[in-house]
Amino acid sequence: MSALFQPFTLKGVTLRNRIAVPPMCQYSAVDGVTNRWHWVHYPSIARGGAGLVIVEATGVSPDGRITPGCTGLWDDGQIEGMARIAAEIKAEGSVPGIQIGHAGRKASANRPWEGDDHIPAGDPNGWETISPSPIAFGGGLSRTPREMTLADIERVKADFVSAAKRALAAGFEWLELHFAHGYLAQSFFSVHANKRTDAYGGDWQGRGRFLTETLEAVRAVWPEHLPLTARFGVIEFDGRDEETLEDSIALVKAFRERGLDMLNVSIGFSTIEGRTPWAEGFMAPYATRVRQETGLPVATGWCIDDPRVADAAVADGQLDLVMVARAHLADPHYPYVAALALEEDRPSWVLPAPYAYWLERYRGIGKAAAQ
Ligand SMILES: Cc1cc2c(cc1C)N(C[C@H](O)[C@H](O)[C@H](O)COP(=O)(O)O)c1[nH]c(=O)[nH]c(=O)c1N2
Ligand SMILES: NC(=O)C1=CN(Cc2ccccc2)CCC1
Repeated sequence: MSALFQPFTLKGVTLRNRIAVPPMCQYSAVDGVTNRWHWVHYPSIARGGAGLVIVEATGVSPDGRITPGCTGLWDDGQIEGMARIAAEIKAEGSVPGIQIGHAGRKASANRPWEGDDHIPAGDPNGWETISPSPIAFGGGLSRTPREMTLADIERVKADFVSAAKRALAAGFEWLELHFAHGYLAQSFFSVHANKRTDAYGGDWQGRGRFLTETLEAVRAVWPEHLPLTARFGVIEFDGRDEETLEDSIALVKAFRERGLDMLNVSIGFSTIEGRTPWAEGFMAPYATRVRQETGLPVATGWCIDDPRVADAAVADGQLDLVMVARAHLADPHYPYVAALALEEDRPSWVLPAPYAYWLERYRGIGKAAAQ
């Protein structure tokens, strides 16, 4: 059996394989409430065989959404729709995960295919954005956010805790804090976005304080036997990578001391000046370094579609889980395709019996007849 199809146990949860579907915004909710789009999307992907399916970035507050179409867990009324998703993912054999976050200065934006830019100030569809400092991201996200007060910081931390409780009530078994991609938590850690001179700014400890305090508060309400993870941008590709990596790894050690179970290693995306070196599996070496220096299990993704590349990353001890995102939009049965490519034993049975039987019994029968 290939490394990619080995089960993975973290705390009290076991994944059927090392393929994880990371969160992917669907921009299809209304007032943060899920609907038929999500109720078809998520079970369909889980049916494809991934070990873990993580539901998209879900706002801990209305102003924490990226767009008006993003999901939320700021209100008990949002639990029912999410509970349906968690139950359906589980029924299909995947572990149901969810990511919760606050979009910070990247919030109040149009959907990517509707501009991917800030909703104009004064437009009733948008809202005021907040961030550690009054510094705009730039480009299409050029609105200057309001600098957060200490009261704002306390409110948002409390919102993370409330959203975590709702995620648990909805039946999710894996929680990921969104600490990446230039959103609020990443902005606190970023020297580009955080110029505060109080306890939430300055050195890596100060810039990391919102993240460590939020993690600590969520850990207190998230059951010990269920994985509590974070997706965190450890590098910005802004010309000061080694300095950033050292600060990031120091902060990840602080996360570990506060009960983080695994790190989903990602990119900061907190400065428009960043130059991401796009390439197949380009983030895997950074994840391996985090794994080696912190002892935490790690996941990462970013352009890992080829099953052989994914398998090698796990087999070589670089990653514990491989995050495969867009490939699952192209083909929700990606794990079946990977099982074929890796010549797994009876690969069809990565899929449920109604599909697997026929794919196995009559595979290639048309071509065989042609020869
Ligand atoms: C449509 C869509 C939506 C999202 C994403 C991506 C895409 C394509 N990504 C990033 C995603 O999880 C993944 O890291 C990247 O797509 C890179 O992986 P692939 O190269 O696509 O496998 C993303 N990441 C995250 O942490 N939370 C999210 O909600 C989203 N939303
Ligand atoms: N909510 C998130 O964390 C998102 C991350 N994305 C990063 C990304 C950049 C480039 C290519 C794919 C994804 C885009 C969509 C939303």
